[in-house]
Amino acid sequence: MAYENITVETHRHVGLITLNRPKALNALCSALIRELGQALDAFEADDEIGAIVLTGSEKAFAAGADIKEMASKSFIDAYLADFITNGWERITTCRKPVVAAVAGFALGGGCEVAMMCDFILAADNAKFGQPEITIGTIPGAGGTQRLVRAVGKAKAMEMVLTGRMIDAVEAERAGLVSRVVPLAELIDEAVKVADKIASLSRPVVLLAKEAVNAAFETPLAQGIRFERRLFHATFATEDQKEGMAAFIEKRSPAFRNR
Ligand SMILES: CC(C)(O)CC(=O)SCCNC(=O)CCNC(=O)[C@H](O)C(C)(C)COP(=O)(O)OP(=O)(O)OC[C@H]1O[C@@H](n2cnc3c(N)ncnc32)[C@H](O)[C@@H]1OP(=O)(O)O
Repeated sequence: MAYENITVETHRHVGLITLNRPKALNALCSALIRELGQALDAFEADDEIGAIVLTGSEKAFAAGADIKEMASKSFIDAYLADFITNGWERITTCRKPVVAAVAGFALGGGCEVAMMCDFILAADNAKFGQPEITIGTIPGAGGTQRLVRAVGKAKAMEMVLTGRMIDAVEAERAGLVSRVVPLAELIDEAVKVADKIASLSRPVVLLAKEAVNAAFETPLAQGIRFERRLFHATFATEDQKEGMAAFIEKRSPAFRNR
């Protein structure tokens, strides 16, 4: 498929989606969000792909929703179109793991999109922020909710109320990103991590992702019960038998995604 605002490549079993609106610092216009959804649909449907990396440019992962596109919207426009929910949350319904590889600015919707991914690898020049308050609005793609869960109320509240950006080091210390890597190594490292995930048992990876995500939405006792049932379910897979046999026989496992 031909895209105008993103580029799409595959690296072995990894799907790489690069946001590509350089003149607007990858501002997330509706066409870009639509294309992102189409690319995710295609990778989800492709049995060869086991994990997905979402990235931007060295200067900007994404500088937020497209302000020029949304500036004149009325309440009725936004409400009737369910602006933001519509299309944006496709990342959160992706069953395959999605790694955000963030360099440069990840602001507003850019930070929110990164947080919709399963984890964030940051380049050492990354900057995260929710600056919506400085343009007279508030985060509308999950920022007030996911940022609190990632960095805690105090830092999230300060960021949302002032628009202050945090750099990669502060983001790692706060738990927003899993790791910081040199800018020049970001894509290789993200693809390497995604390829590692793709090399493992597909059904067990999906179960693990479901179990971790449940921690966001369920009380502890219910989450533990859910985890235990999914853990039990892994024993119904051929890959659990293969993984444990390979360990005992001191060889590499050959997972068949069954
Ligand atoms: C999703 C929601 C609901 O949560 C809402 C949002 O996301 S609201 C948007 C939140 N984001 C912002 O407020 C960030 C806006 N951008 C900036 O503050 C700056 O561009 C910067 C600090 C990221 C970078 O500054 P600088 O290096 O000086 O570059 P600029 O000259 O400002 O930008 C270059 C070019 O990109 C256009 N641009 C940047 N961000 C956006 C945007 N979010 N929407 C539309 N266009 C954007 C900027 O206008 C420039 O283009 P030209 O005007 O020169 O054509």
